[in-house]
Amino acid sequence: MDLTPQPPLSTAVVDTPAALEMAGLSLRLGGTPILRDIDLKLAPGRVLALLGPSGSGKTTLLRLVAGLLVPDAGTIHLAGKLVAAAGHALPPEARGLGMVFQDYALWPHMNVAGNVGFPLEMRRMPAPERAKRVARALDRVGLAAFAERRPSELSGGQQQRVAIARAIVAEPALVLFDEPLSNLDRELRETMVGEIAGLVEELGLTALYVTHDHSEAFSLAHEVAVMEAGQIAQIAAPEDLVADPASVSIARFLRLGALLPVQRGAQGWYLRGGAFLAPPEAAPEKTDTVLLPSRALSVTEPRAGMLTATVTRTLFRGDGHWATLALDGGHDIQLLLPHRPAPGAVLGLQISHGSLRWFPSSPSKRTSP
Ligand SMILES: Nc1ncnc2c1ncn2[C@@H]1O[C@H](COP(=O)(O)OP(=O)(O)OP(=O)(O)O)[C@@H](O)[C@H]1O
Repeated sequence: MDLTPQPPLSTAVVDTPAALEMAGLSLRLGGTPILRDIDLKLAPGRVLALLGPSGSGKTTLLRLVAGLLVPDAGTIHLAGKLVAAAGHALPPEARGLGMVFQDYALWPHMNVAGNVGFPLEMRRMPAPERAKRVARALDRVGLAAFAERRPSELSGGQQQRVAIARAIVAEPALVLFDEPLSNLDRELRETMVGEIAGLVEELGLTALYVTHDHSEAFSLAHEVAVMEAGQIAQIAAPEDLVADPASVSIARFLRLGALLPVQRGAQGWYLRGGAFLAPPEAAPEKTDTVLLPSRALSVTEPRAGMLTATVTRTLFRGDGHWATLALDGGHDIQLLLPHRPAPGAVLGLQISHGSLRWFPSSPSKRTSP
């Protein structure tokens, strides 16, 4: 593919003041469709996470926004300015974006001020103005006292703040984060998510944040776009995604609970070959799968006609006992319990019907009762 910078496109202003807007964006690479018909809008001051399994197209979409790839169809506007259309694209340096990469990508031989000032040096900004801007950016991320240090003399969290200072030093309208935490161990990642979330909020950044980790996306973003096979499967606020996943595959990817086959019977809806779940009006006729989130279940003494489960395994996790339970009909679910249940014990499960989510057989979109 030809990635050489194209001549600038028109600077037509569109009606909406979105920081980023994509419409009908599609891309093929090596003859294979990679992204299909992406529509997306991001308002100033908001953070949107692109979340999806490996290979779903998140990084490719980010590269289109950055100007490193050129779309085959569709458009990208940044702050109302057309920056890419079929076969044409403004080069990255003309887009006014900030970027934070995996592993921070700091230059070890430069001190902190040199790293942060580098994008301004590339723009040939005179040294006195550059020094002023670098000082301001370092001050904003709380590293004013560290300007002379080398990256190797900083903690992981401080290095990340240097990377963010570098991304914001030119005061971009949009900052792109490309899986900045994916190579860190779990504990450090959890600390860093909090750091980034705090900084993004304090600095009032508008950001597009790529990750395959749903807890990272939920902690950082106002909205999450779930990507599946080159398309956006659902865009919603984190709370709404968890409460109302649009499909079985999204519920599975987000690990929202047990997905179990159901069938209609005499009194309403039953687990296939098993217990009663809900009255007939709980779900439409063509439903064949239910999402049973753990928040929908409470453990009680087993009674006749109730959903019951047998404890097969427990693991102590510090905050409780993570129990694997075999439901009637042979399906497994996992629940966090405050007390350790005896292996083989039979528990009654009370269901809060309002927390169940129902899905039709095909297509796999969620149905409303
Ligand atoms: N230059 C290329 N030529 C052909 N196919 C490519 C090229 N770059 C990426 N792909 C394919 O495009 C698809 C999307 O890749 P992309 O890196 O955007 O996914 P991702 O969601 O970011 O995955 P990950 O989380 O693993 O980084 C993958 O199937 C990948 O193999």
